[in-house]
Amino acid sequence: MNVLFSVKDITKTFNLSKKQQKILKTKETKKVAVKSLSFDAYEGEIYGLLGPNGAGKTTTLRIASSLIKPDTGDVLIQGFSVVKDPAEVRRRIGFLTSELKLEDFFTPNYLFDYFSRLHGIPETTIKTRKQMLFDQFGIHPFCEVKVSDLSTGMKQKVSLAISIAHDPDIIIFDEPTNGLDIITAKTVTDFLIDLKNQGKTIILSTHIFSLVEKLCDRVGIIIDGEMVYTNTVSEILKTSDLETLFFSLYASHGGNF
Ligand SMILES: Nc1ncnc2c1ncn2[C@@H]1O[C@H](COP(=O)(O)OP(=O)(O)OP(=O)(O)O)[C@@H](O)[C@H]1O
Repeated sequence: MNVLFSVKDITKTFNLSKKQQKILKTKETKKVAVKSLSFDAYEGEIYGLLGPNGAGKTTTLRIASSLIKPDTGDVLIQGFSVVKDPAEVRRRIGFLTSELKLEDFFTPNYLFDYFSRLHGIPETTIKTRKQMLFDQFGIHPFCEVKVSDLSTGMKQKVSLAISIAHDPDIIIFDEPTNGLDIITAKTVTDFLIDLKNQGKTIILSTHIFSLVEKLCDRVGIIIDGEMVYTNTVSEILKTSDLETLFFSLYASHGGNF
């Protein structure tokens, strides 16, 4: 199997501000968000990163997307290093987070064209790709409506379309269905299946067990910044369910209930 996405022993420590220390109720001045974390995703699979809040999923995916640098370690995307070659990495990935903020003042039409041009996509390709993606997500009736006037679900669909405007081989989704109503969440999960059927490699983070069981080929479980378990979902489901497995791992790693 061809490894397209390889996380190699990454560690990331954040300095905590006084405000963060207060929120986290700690006197520590540093937080190790990710500790010597490694995993591989194979071509054409959906790999799920499962973990509770604060486990380090977002930090891992932000490093893999070249948004922040690891203290040590590296992530190789189709062989390109996020540390040494972030521009090559950005060409090859699409990154979507539920926290992505689209500028309120602009329209889906404008934003799609703008980000596509940043990727250097030819104008004719932008037009056909936009037609296809806006069709798929029902964006056409809203394509000239300002982002500020769109529903949360429509904003997420527009973000999704923009994140894959350049037709990347590898797509990284951080909590893709977070905060979405059940109908939009289904549109997004159906689309993930569609992308997999097109041969795309997908890495997604979530804390929703059913999403992993339904969508993912393999799963890695992260607790307190460490990868504590990884396996195929079909192997796990032969003897247990994901929720039971997760809570037994959580308990054995000192998790608080
Ligand atoms: N910029 C930052 N400064 C300080 N601490 C941070 C920063 N970003 C993340 N952290 C801390 O690192 C840890 C891991 O955070 P991260 O967002 O990666 O977790 P997560 O698994 O994605 O959780 P969630 O589902 O809540 O987003 C948390 O304790 C978080 O408070």
